[in-house]
Amino acid sequence: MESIIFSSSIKIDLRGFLSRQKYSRLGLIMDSNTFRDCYPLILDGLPDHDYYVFEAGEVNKNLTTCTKIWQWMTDLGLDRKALIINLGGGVTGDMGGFCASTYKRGISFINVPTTLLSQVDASVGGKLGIDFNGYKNHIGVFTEPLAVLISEEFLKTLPIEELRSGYAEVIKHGLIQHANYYSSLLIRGWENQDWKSIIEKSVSIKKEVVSKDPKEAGLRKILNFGHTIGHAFESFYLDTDRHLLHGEAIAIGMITEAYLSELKTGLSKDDVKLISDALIQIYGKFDFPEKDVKEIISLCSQDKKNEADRINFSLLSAIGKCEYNIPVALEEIAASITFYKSL
Ligand SMILES: NC(=O)c1ccc[n+]([C@@H]2O[C@H](COP(=O)([O-])OP(=O)(O)OC[C@H]3O[C@@H](n4cnc5c(N)ncnc54)[C@H](O)[C@@H]3O)[C@@H](O)[C@H]2O)c1
Ligand SMILES: O=C(O)C(=O)C[C@@H](O)[C@H](O)[C@H](O)COP(=O)(O)O
Ligand SMILES: [Zn+2]
Repeated sequence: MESIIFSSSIKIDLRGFLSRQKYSRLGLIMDSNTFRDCYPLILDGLPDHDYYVFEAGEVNKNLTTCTKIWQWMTDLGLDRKALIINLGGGVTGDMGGFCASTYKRGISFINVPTTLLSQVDASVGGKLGIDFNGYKNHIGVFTEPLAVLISEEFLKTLPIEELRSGYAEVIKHGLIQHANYYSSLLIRGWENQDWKSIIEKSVSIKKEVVSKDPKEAGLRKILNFGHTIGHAFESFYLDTDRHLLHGEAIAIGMITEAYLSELKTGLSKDDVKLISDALIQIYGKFDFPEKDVKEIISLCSQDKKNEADRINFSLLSAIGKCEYNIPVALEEIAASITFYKSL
């Protein structure tokens, strides 16, 4: 697996890491916000490098941006010994890593995640890719970065709603694997967390799961709890004025999939209520018209966990325990969305 470095001084640790690497040229990929807020934190003492900046946002995690990144790599004449640094959130890591790992059949890259979401989840485990024709992460590969350097320093400029979005993946880690972690999160309240220990704990949960099943043949599917319906909401509203951040969509996914967990894997009614109350308290209730529901449900048919015409979910049997490959019918998905609307 990739090496993960928890840094208390990103400038020093990144410089130290790079001094131990052999590469022909160094290229940075950033979005417009991380160029403004994060690049200055590492610039001083960074060896000679080129950079590419794309417009921030999930709407740009697509083939058009990849084409521009590949063109930039080509124009620079990057060879196969070049090294890429992805400086940004999950969008930069997923897309920058995908471009690096496909350019000339793959050049090395490291991730320097700058959002809570990418520090606790997206930068670890080698899932890379882009959205395609309205489907989330539809085109991609599994390739691990050379290393991930995680520093809390970046969180100072992160907007609060982005911090809250990342927190949804933290809650997911507790719900699928660690009941005690989940309860400890509830006790402190989301804004009062000790982010350093949260990041370390969540990374250790994700790393442990991924190390047992790097390419999602089975167990890794538990990391997808909340994502079958969550991704459908995220995709459906992507380019609209109702657009949801990834974690906000996953919060909706975790509520609807907690409902399905009662139906399919025996999660208690009390736990469904505990989970949905907690998530609504943090994320509020997302309002959407009934007429959208059919199309949202149909997006689940392209989920990567599906087999033939079976829509497979990862569902909880208890808080801290998750099962995978649970087929769910379209009417049951509809009922889970009705449940969400009734809250
Ligand atoms: N590969 C994986 O395992 C995995 C896991 C979870 C999520 N994801 C993907 O990650 C993406 C979501 O990641 P995200 O929430 O980090 O989104 P993001 O990369 O779009 O970052 C969120 C926003 O914060 C800005 N930003 C980033 N760091 C900042 C900083 N330090 N200061 C100020 N602004 C900053 C960005 O410019 C952007 O506007 C989704 O595409 C999701 O599908 C991938
Ligand atoms: O690492 C994983 O595995 C995950 O499922 C983590 C998710 O939080 C993440 O959003 C991932 O990108 C979803 O993957 P996908 O295969 O459903 O696109
Ligand atoms: Zn996710």
